[in-house]
Amino acid sequence: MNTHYIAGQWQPGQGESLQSLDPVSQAVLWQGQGASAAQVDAAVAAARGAFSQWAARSLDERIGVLERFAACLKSRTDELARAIGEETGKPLWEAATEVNSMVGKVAISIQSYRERTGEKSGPLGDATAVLRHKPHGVVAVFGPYNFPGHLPNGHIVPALLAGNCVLFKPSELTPKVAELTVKCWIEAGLPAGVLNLLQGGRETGVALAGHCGIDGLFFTGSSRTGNLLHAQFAGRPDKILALEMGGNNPLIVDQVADVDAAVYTIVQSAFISAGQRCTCARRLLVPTGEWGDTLLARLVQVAGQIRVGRFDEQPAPFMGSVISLQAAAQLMQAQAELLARGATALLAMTQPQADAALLTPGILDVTAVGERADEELFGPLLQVIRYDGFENAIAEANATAYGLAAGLLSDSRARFEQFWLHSRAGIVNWNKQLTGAASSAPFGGIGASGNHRASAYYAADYCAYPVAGLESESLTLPATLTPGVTL
Ligand SMILES: NC(=O)c1ccc[n+]([C@@H]2O[C@H](COP(=O)([O-])OP(=O)(O)OC[C@H]3O[C@@H](n4cnc5c(N)ncnc54)[C@H](O)[C@@H]3O)[C@@H](O)[C@H]2O)c1
Ligand SMILES: O=CCC[C@H](NC(=O)CCC(=O)O)C(=O)O
Repeated sequence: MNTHYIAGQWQPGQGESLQSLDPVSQAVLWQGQGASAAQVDAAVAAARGAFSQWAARSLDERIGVLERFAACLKSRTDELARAIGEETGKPLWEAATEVNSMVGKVAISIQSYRERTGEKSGPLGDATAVLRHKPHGVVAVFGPYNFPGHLPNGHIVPALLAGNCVLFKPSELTPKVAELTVKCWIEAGLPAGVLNLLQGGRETGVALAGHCGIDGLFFTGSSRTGNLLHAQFAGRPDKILALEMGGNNPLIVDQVADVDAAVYTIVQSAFISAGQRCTCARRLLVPTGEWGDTLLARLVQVAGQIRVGRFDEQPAPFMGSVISLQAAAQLMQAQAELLARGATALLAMTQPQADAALLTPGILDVTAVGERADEELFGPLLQVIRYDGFENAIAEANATAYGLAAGLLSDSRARFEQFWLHSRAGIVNWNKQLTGAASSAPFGGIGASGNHRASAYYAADYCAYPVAGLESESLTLPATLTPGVTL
């Protein structure tokens, strides 16, 4: 199978065998072999060879390719959405929104490139001060499985726009979506070598991240892998590393007037994408007392009725499956461990069929669990912590090494201002779901969630470096010479 795109040619892999499976039916959707170290070398060489010509093209020419790519994605929305649904398990309606985000990324990246890394000039003394930006060169992009189209696209589009060449290594769990995306780039007329696709898992990732021929790596994935990459890049200030990682995101609920609005917002925060978004609420902080009890009773009732099903089922489910049987088993195990350590199941997460990765939403009260682990459980399992007093809720929200998203549901502006002042996260929302961040804003976290290189609207910043210059058409002597110098 020709599964890698290197130097403008499709070719079979020479590394380990790979398969992607429908997480519900277990049908094989894609199979092939990962890229070997020699294929990684070849792809890096192709990208290096293509770089100077691609970077020398005018911005308008590069924009032309990007716009044709967006048009291709749009024309193939149904095919792409189906592939996303099949490989990830997410419902078709949601997969279609992912394709829309991919299309929208092009216009947003162009706007952001112009605003944040375009050209500026103005008089400075008898010269002109000029600010321009240059691409880094050859960059690797590593994608996660949960948004196999949109999130790698969020690195690839601005990287190519800035004039970089790209080595794209998608998640080994979603190779088919990556292949379809690259076919759109080819249809858009991207020159050979500018974008290379290297399928593969950890081995391919390790070979690419450690390759001396790359100038940078843009990563979206788990904090575990991101930390490994950060250690690998230590002592290499010459290489740019952008890390978009996970979160253990808190959502505080204050005593609000509209309980159903709160419940709906919690459901959208915790259970969309079967809890497989980096921005999902993992910890729900609820006041002790009768009002909190009422909110939780309603939440359990609503979450218990959420439709869960195969990506193409009709009527459409709200939640599809998690990515794999292995992920489902790990989540079930995590729930069992929390229960064994003193958690109470308000709504037990279940796996109705052992041979399908469909899980129903789970809500555990973990208030009684001592020394709660600060970890991201990437699935539909929400942990409730009861609090006394708003200051304690804020302290509990901040009791994490992560810092991606944090939210407050409250009718009080004063409380939101207090929360905003003390919260430690890259996204801080008030009365809005934690998920569904806009591409027109910067997107990134602090602490274990990222390395201060926000993506989305700020991706332009890590795709190019600034070059400041003083320029003058003629070389002239200054009116006054420095003391001690005679001519
Ligand atoms: N902050 C964000 O923007 C954001 C967005 C989406 C997902 N995420 C996070 O991503 C995670 C889910 O994605 P995932 O499970 O695919 O992540 P992952 O870390 O397992 O994999 C991400 C990529 O890294 C590669 N990889 C894995 N181990 C590697 C190694 N040792 N060396 C080099 N490459 C390696 C994988 O093959 C994949 O391409 C969650 O933690 C989620 O929170 C973060
Ligand atoms: O899974 C992680 C985040 C998904 C999504 N965030 C974005 O799409 C950010 C915007 C962008 O990258 O363009 C979310 O918040 O739901």
